[in-house]
Parts: sequence; C-alpha cells; structure tokens
Amino acid sequence: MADKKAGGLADVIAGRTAIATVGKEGKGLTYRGYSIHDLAAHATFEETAHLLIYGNLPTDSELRRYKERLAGLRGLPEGVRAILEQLPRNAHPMDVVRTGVSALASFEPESDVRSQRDIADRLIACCASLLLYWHHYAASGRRIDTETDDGTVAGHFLRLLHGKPPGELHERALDVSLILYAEHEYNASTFAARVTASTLSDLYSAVTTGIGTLRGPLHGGANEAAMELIDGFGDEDEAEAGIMRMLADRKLVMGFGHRVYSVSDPRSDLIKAWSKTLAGHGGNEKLYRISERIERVMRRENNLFPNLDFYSASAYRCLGIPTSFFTPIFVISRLSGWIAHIIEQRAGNRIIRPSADYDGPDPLPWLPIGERV
Ligand SMILES: CC(=O)SCCNC(=O)CCNC(=O)[C@H](O)C(C)(C)COP(=O)(O)OP(=O)(O)OC[C@H]1O[C@@H](n2cnc3c(N)ncnc32)[C@H](O)[C@@H]1OP(=O)(O)O
Ligand SMILES: O=C([O-])CC(=O)C(=O)O
Repeated sequence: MADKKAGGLADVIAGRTAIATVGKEGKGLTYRGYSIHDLAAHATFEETAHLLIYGNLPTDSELRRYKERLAGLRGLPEGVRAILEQLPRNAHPMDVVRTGVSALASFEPESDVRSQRDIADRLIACCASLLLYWHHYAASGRRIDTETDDGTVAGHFLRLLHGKPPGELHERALDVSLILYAEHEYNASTFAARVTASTLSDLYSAVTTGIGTLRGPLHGGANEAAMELIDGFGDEDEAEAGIMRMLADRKLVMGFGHRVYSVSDPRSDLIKAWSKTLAGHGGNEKLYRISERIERVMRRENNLFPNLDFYSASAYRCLGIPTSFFTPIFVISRLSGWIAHIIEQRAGNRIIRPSADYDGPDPLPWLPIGERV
C-alpha cells in the first residue's frame, strides 16, 4: 500500500476510551474486551448493544428484558409520522433518518425522566420504523404499523421492508452485520458525536451529528458507493479492466483501504463469508464473483484490502435491501456505539477544542469599502 499522507489527524491520540480497541497490530477489533470474531459467531446484535451501552454482556434475564423493552419501543408518535409523510419520495433515506431522529427529539426530549440510556433504547428500537414508515408512505401512501412482534432488530427491519417475517438465514445475516457495524473507536462519526456531546449538548443532537458525518462516501456512505461500483460491471473481466482503469486514473475504489488497519479489516472476512453464503442460497452469485475479482485486483495492484463496507454491499443486495438503505442500516447499528461514546464522553467531559496552525495572511490595514477592488 502507498504511504499514509500527513493531515486528517492521522495517528493523533485524541482521547481515551474503554469501549473498543482497533487495529493495534494493523488488524483485530474488540468491543469492551470481546473479540469481534466471538461476537459475530456467538452473540446477537441485542447482546452486543447491551454490552456497549450498559457495559456488560447481559445475563439470560437481562437479555430477555432488554429485548422486550426494545420490542415495546417500535411505535412512532403521530407528530413524527406526520413529519415523515411530508418528506418527498426522492428524499435520500439518510435525510429521512436524520430528520426522523431530530423530530423525535422534539416529541420525546432528553430530560430528568428520560435518561440517555432510555433514549438509546428508543432510538435503536425505532430507527427502522422511521425509515420504513416513510418508505412505504412515500412509495404508495400506505401507513404501515411499525409495531411488530419480531424478536430482533434485524427481524423487525426485514419484516417492515418486505412485509413478511424473514427466513432464519436472512435474519441472522443482517444480525451479524449489525454486530460488525456497531462500534469502531474514534472513527469520524463517533468522534464528531463526541465533539457535540462535549459541549454539553443533548443526546439527540450528538446522534444527528453522527448521522451527518457517517453519510459521506469516505465513511459509512462507502457501502452504497461500493454497490454502485460493483453494479457497473457486467462480469469479472469487465470488473478487472474497470478497476485497472480507475487505479491508472488515481480514482478511489470505494470499500477499500482504512485509516487504522494496515493489514486487513477483521470484519471484512466475516461479512464476506456471509455474502458468499447468501449468494449460494438464492442470492446473486455473479455479484459475489465480481466482488472477489475486484478484491484480487486491489490486492495485486495496490496491496489494498476490503473494509467492512465492501462485502456488506453484496450481502445486503442478497437480502433484497435497496442500495439507498445500506447506510441507514449502518446508522441503526452504530447508534449503539455512538451512544456508548456519548455516555463515556459525558462521564469525563472536557470540551473538545483542538488548536490549528494558522497559515493565513499577516495582519492587514482596514480597507474602507470605497477603496476595495
Ligand atoms: C466502515 C468505514 O467507514 S470504512 C471506510 C470506508 N471508506 C471507503 O471505503 C472509501 C475509500 N477509501 C478511502 O478513501 C481511504 O482508504 C480511507 C478514507 C478509508 C482512509 O483514508 P486515509 O487513511 O487518509 O488513506 P490515505 O489517503 O492515506 O491512503 C494512502 C494511499 O492509498 C490510496 N488509497 C487509499 N484508499 C484507496 C482506495 N479505496 N482506492 C484507491 N486508492 C486508495 C490513497 O489514495 C493514498 O495514495 P496516495 O498517497 O498516492 O495519495
Ligand atoms: O474507523 C473508521 O475510520 C471507519 C470504520 O471502519 C468504522 O467506523 O466502522
């Protein structure tokens, strides 16, 4: 891989955290000490969110209560539904999610009786409701009931999207993807959310900061951009030629590279395995083959490895999820990491306000308006 450039706060230690550690040896990832491999193999997203927000892997009864609580928080206030109904059909789903979270803040503000963890549960439970209520209303005028009895956040999302309960394989695939997306130390959106929290702003404001920052294609928006890239190729050979051209033109190939990992993104192999399984179970095998070829070319030519966003794209396509919902799914999951960080920031707060090296003009004499050219 090419050498890392200066700037962008690369390698700057900007604070402390006990929530996750990323890439100490160029790879590897743990959430509160638990390896991402163990979590992806054995945990559910609800156990993971509990670990991040409440600080421990839940016991049997804690998990049961937590899942019941989440399931009871899927409805939307009438006022929020009315706002979602005003959003145009061609709105970007990230605008919808950001607006929905903002609207909810006005109806259910943070207060002495509504704690930060209450809001965490509420947002994780109803974020899919916000998106999919709008989706169906905008597409067909249908006002769906978002209060389903699905046991998991993944099941709730897929049920609302497709209008029927998902099969076990699909539900588990999305569940694992939510685990993988949940937390990643001082990534841009989490850092931005911490900056907002550090001014003693409210939790919703910190979360909407995170949503806005996640949307860009250099961060969470890369899963959508990767899908568009892969969709542009008819077969593996076309993909190889196209990627070679992009590299020759020094264009970014979305879904590759990472700021903190230098060897591999440990989440990529996990989601790649799911992408392969889904492709073999009625999904799109051609997309998987094209993705693998792109991965091979990127390694061979630039020693660049896929990050979590790359194979998430083909996995989500196999689940029948529209491309523009890929980054909103990242939001549903990352809410758990953002809010864990907001809670941590508040617990040891000092306003985050770095310094800048000034490289503008020396002091200039004041110019009256008539003398300016
Ligand atoms: C879940 C997530 O948010 S993961 C990140 C998702 N984002 C993407 O997939 C977007 C594509 N990737 C990228 O833009 C970058 O790799 C980032 C944003 C992830 C990391 O950025 P940085 O740490 O600043 O990487 P940096 O620019 O130093 O990369 C080093 C070199 O590799 C090149 N490079 C890095 N990623 C890519 C890529 N995806 N395609 C082509 N070249 C790349 C850079 O252009 C740079 O080359 P140069 O020094 O000749 O200019
Ligand atoms: O850590 C980063 O820079 C981006 C990333 O992978 C994430 O947020 O999951």
